[in-house]
Amino acid sequence: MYVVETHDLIKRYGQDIALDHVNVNIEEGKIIGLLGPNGAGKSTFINTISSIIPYDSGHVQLFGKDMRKHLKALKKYIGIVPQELSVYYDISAYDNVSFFASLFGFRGNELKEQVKQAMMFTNLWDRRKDKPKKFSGGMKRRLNIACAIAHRPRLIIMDEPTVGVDPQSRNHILESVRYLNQQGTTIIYTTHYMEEVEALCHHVEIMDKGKIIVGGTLHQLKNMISDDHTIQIELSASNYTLVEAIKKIGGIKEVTMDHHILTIISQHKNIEAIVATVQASGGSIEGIHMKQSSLEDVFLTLTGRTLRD
Ligand SMILES: Nc1ncnc2c1ncn2[C@@H]1O[C@H](COP(=O)(O)OP(=O)(O)OP(=O)(O)O)[C@@H](O)[C@H]1O
Repeated sequence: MYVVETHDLIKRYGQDIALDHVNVNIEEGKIIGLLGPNGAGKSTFINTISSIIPYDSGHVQLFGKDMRKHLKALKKYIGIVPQELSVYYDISAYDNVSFFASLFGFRGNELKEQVKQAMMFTNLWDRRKDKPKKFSGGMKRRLNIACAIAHRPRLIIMDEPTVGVDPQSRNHILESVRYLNQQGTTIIYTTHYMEEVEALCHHVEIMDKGKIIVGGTLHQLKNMISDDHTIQIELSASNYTLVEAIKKIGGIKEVTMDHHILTIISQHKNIEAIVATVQASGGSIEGIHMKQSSLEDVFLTLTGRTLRD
């Protein structure tokens, strides 16, 4: 079953198109990574499918039902961990989680039990009486997650949950995502950290400029460019004329220069020709690195830009 299906979803902000005919099918039980650079439309997509913002045209089906027609019934199936922290700073962490779970109709012992489980799960039970204003960034993020999962949704949507958190909280969040998924929960996880997607996700959709540019399993996406070689050359200084010179070598697909690092995606292992071109331009090589294709390379091949542009 698909937990989310969109058909030609369009969202505009004034003249600007933030979602441009987005067609996505998300299977139940998977962790789906939504990857893209800043401004790609990731937040707009997840805010749209969770009815936080309206869309202009197209269709959204959740759990096989039209979202607009069945919104009230569908809301309890979904937990949203927004990018902006959405907790109340002047009430205890416990009362925060309890408040959000009560919105879904839980009361009495059932409510208490679910709040406890969500707080144990996010490692906040010992700090339940404290107010979030005393919490670190990572603890606030974990509280945000506890508030989103206490009603035990079947689909959890997380919008860049590891931005600005310490490594310990980050690992805890990634482990929590895996655990929730093992319990059968579908997770949509947006990020612009491809390492997180590679570590977590069964399926990836890559967005750019409001469009889904490619989707598939990690394996499928990497296979798209698996015949290509990625060569990174560290130079003593940036040299942008070199980018154009290397593009003229046969079989070269992409060349970018980021600080002193030249990244080349090539159909052949033509390292000799590349080195000769660098040397002819007077460039001084400090290191050469050949690497396996990554999601970053998939993005680069398809768009000519890096994910961090
Ligand atoms: N409320 C708004 N009003 C006008 N334009 C908006 C609004 N929200 C987003 N946009 C624009 O829509 C586009 C998509 O933005 P969105 O926040 O969905 O991207 P994103 O992929 O989530 O980016 P980030 O990784 O920075 O969070 C961007 O061009 C952005 O400037």
